[in-house]
Amino acid sequence: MEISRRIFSGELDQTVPRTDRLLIVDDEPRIRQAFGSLLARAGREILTCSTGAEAITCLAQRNIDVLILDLNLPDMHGTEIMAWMEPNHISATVIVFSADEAIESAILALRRGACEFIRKQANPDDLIRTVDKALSRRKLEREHALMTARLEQSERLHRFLVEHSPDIIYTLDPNGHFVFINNRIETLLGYKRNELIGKHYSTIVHPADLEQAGFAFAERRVGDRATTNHEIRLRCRNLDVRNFESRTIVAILSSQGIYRDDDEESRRFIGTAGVLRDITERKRAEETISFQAFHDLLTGLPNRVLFRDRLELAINQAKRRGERVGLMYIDLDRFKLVNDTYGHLEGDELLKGFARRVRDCLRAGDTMSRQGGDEFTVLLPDIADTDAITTIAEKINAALKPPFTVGGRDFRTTASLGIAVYPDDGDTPDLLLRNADIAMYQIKARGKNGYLRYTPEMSRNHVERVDLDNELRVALEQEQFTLHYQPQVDIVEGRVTGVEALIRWEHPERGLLGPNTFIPLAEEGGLIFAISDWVLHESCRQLASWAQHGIHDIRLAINISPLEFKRADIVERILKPIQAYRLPPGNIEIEITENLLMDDAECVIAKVHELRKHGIHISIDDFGTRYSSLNYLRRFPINTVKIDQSFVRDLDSTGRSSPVISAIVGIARGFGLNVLAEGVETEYQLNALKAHGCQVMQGFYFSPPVPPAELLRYVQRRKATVPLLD
Ligand SMILES: Nc1nc2c(ncn2[C@@H]2O[C@H](COP(=O)(O)O[C@H]3[C@@H](O)[C@H](n4cnc5c(=O)[nH]c(N)nc54)O[C@@H]3COP(=O)(O)O)[C@@H](O)[C@H]2O)c(=O)[nH]1
Repeated sequence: MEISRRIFSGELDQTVPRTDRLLIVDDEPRIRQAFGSLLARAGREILTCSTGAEAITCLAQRNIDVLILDLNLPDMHGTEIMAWMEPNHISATVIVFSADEAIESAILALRRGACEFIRKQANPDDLIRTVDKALSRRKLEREHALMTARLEQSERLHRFLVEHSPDIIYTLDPNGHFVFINNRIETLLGYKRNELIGKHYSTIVHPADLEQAGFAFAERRVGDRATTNHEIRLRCRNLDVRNFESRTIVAILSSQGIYRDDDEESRRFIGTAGVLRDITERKRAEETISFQAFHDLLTGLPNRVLFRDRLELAINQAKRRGERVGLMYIDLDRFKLVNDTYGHLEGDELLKGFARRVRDCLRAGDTMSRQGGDEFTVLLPDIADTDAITTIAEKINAALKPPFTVGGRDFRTTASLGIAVYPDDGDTPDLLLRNADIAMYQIKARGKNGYLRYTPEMSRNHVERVDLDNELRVALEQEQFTLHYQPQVDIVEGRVTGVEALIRWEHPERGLLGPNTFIPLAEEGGLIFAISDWVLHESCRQLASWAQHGIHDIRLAINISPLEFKRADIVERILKPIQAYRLPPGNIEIEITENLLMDDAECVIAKVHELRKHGIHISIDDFGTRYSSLNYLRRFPINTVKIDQSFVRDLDSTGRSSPVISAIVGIARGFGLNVLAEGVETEYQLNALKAHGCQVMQGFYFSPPVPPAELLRYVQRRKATVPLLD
């Protein structure tokens, strides 16, 4: 610290004008006064003493330049003062001014260190000249000492700067061997500097950069003509093959030639001086920034910018070589559900796992990218034929079969893949991406989980779907939805025991639209949640209004999409309108599909129990069409199973006896559940169902779904009629 303080303080640069100080030591007051006046000048201070003791005190305390000394003092001999001066480091120039004529005295004085011996009898000018000479010699000595000190300081400063430089600073001889190298080599590359002195510069250069280093290290030009900033890689000392890359330092090198003298003609090249700056961190930061600009940070996959670039390249190459390029647009089915149910961290985990599995299905030259959200694209350059691309699509679907672990639980998911091929389905990146996307939407619309190759017909459908999606949003805002109600009739009692609320869309141009034309799209676009809230609210309002007309004993069945049933807030959302209209919860029946129970039973089971705890009924729609498993009937507190229309229709062809219906009724009885047959259109079906032991029915035979006022009339008419028995 002290060294660096002194180096940087610039103490020696401060040259303060100095006063020359003279001391006249003589016991005669006359001499002191006369010569004091004679020697006085501007910039001089004249001090006087009469005794040796006084002189010693003054010399010790004041910085005297010239001492004019009488030898015969009252208390001591002048030579004693001189003898005292040397060990006490008093450097004043001594001029002996004595009346003593003896040559011995002069010799003794000069031996003791006096620079002149002047007799008092001599011309006073002699003393004046001698003093002037002594002072100018001292001045010269002082200046020389200052110059030397400054040079030393400058040398120390430069050494300090070189040794403490964050860069490697070196010089090479004309053959490229290190002559000087600063300490930084040790901390940066691990070499002791002595082991490199005399070694060729190639010792520290990455083998792959030797050629480039040759230009940089062997630079002979100077000043502006010397090239600077070569980027090269340097090798660390403890290099082994395995961690070669990680032990490589990237440096910027600037160097120039050194010449013995400046004369252009006789210049003799004596070596090179250069600086190596470690830019490893900067390079790493640059690499990170460039990686981030072209990659998706979550999955590490190329992003849409890089993907587009590669797609463009692949198309251009395929154009030249007459090849085909495959493109897949992949969307993770049910991803929104994971995000809504488990949270975003779990959603991220699923995306990462999904990306890993798909990537593992691809070859080295293929590119998978994340376009955003749960959408991915795959580029398959140079595919032999379209079969090759469908093989990969099947491979991807198969790879997704084992469950993913999401939030510590197993989660099964599938993907929808849209395929487009260059040049058949488009010859530009935009067109191919758009068409693969359209194909992906088509597979989604068909129930997800699978792949489809693009066809021009899909584009027409797609435009219609986009229009419909926009119109749906408007429909919700402008309340274009309405509910129709279909009665559920107890054929023994002959009365309406329930109604099913079925949504309709009063489309301003296309007329009354059934749910199958818009519910799947609403599910896909997320609008289903708002639509369901409207259905729940409106149907409960209607039930409350019928109660005011004296109809208290019918149960309202409401369809809930499987998608939204898995949302965390579904129970609250169902309860809200029931409580708002003060309806008995037992008068509400929520219809869920059999599929839902199978799909994610653990997640749904708690909600079904909660609804049941509040007294709400649960029925299973389309019972028997999917995986009728007795096991889930045991775990779910279900009230009613609805026999699917397809089994009822089959009664016409199979005759009055249907083994499926018998089985369903048997199962329901075994579990103490109600049975309702839907899609009853004929009396024949009614009687056949009755023969199977089915008592409650719904279908066009009784009434199609109708507006509320008509339903009210139907219920009142049924009340007045006899039981429906053959
Ligand atoms: N999430 C919601 N889904 C809803 C809602 N409203 C309806 N839906 C779902 O749409 C499906 C089709 O409904 P819809 O076109 O209204 O068809 C219903 C009846 O009209 C039809 N039906 C009734 N009886 C007969 C018959 O004798 N023959 C025949 N060919 N069709 C008949 O069946 C549909 C009712 O079926 P189900 O729901 O299984 O009882 C509908 O299945 C709902 O899933 C809604 O608000 N939200």
